[in-house]
Amino acid sequence: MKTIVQIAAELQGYDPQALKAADVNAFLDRLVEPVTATEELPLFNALGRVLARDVVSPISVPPHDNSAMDGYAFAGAQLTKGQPLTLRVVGTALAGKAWTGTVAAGECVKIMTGAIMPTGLDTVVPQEFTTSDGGEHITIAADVLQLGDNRRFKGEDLMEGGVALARGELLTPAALGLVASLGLPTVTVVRRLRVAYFSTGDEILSLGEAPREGAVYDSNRYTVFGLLTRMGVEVIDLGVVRDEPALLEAAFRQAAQQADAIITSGGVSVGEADHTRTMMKKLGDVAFWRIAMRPGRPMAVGRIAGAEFEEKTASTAQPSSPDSYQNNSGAHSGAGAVLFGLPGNPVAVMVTFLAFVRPALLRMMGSTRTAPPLLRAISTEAMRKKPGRTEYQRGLVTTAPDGTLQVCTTGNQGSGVLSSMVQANGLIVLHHGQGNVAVGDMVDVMVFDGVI
Ligand SMILES: Nc1nc2c(c(=O)[nH]1)N[C@H]1C(S)=C(S)[C@@H](COP(=O)(O)OP(=O)(O)OC[C@H]3O[C@@H](n4cnc5c(N)ncnc54)[C@H](O)[C@@H]3O)O[C@H]1N2
Ligand code: MOO
Repeated sequence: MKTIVQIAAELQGYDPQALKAADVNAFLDRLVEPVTATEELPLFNALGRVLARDVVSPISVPPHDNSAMDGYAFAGAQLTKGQPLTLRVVGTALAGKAWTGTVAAGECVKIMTGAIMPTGLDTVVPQEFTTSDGGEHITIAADVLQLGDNRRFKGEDLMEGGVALARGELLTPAALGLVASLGLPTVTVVRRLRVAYFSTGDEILSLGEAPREGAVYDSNRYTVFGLLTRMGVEVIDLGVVRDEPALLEAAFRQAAQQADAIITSGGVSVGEADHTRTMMKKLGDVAFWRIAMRPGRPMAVGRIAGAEFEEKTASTAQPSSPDSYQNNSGAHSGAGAVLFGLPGNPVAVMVTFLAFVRPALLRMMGSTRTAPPLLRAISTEAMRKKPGRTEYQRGLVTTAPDGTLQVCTTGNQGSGVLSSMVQANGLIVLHHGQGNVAVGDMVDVMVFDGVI
């Protein structure tokens, strides 16, 4: 486990007061480590989990050469260019009931999709390409197929003894199906990551509290809850924590005992009344950054200690606000937790989560696919952009009638404006060195449809 100072020394040109967005990912890659504990789960319970071990195929899939069509199997060498071919039907091969006889030249076997290819035959003509004489013979029209057509090979999906799915792969619906196709009822996955989160600030109201002047309702806990839940992590909601040292200390300690990672929002800038920064410093090894980006400039990152504290279980944890709830299963190792101290502004929370926290949590979850893919789309509007910082604009990606991807922004880009985030399906990423964007320029978009 490396300290903040050690990681900083490894990164060329590391400047906590003017960090580039790309350097944040490089830093977090060094800070976080994959969880090592594993569990074996039945397939129906494993959706969205990360494989802890390679899945080695105990069988070949498909187990035999078989037909991809309902039709007639024959030896394809008999096909002649420009000529129809007439064959005598000598039997039928059904899926699950093979034809075991021999097939001579000039003969074929009626075959169903999935049925084992009779010995010596290599080609299947779909039924609709043939005519029947009403008796034993069928005729294949000229030039409708080639030798080898419509035959599926043994093991063309998976070969016995081969790695069907590598450790670190996410168990998607397709992956569940693949494991099931091998006849395996269970998989070994990395245990679920536990992430605790709370909002800070005296002006933050919990839902259920009466509105008061200067105060705003806590939205960050709800976006963070949603973002985490979509990732399949176990969430530990610690509510809204007022800006008082004793309350902050209790929240951080509880979080570090129970969770692998802690996400806070607010209190990481230079405001006067902020005890949050002080408490992060007191309880952990934490870096405070100003990132050259917009939104999401201030951020705190590090580790909050937990080892010296007694382990607690869920039953002793107290919800700290009227609408908070607990959801965890058993105690954490107590070795402390990675801290992501996000800025308070609601859109800055989402942007820093998507750009930095999500890839880092995926890495902790054991996933080997952590970087969000960027798509290229044509900008339908001009955007002002200063080189020297990364900007994330809320964008709506659509497919133009000619099939190209295009993107426009979704309105007010203020870092507290959630309505434009709701209308967006991605973040337009204007990179560090990039300048103004003209109508028709290509831009990168981090699409989050289906992700959040
Ligand atoms: N002198 C400077 N001032 C500020 C800087 C700076 O670099 N120098 N950075 C600005 C930026 S950028 C941001 S972002 C904010 C971040 O400040 P904090 O992380 O300390 O956050 P707060 O001041 O507590 O809150 C900022 C803003 O967000 C609202 N907020 C906070 N928590 C929630 C919540 N749970 N739900 C909804 N809204 C929330 C809060 O009311 C404030 O409006 O600092 C700038 N200032
Ligand atoms: O982090 Mo701030 O959101 O750039 O306003």
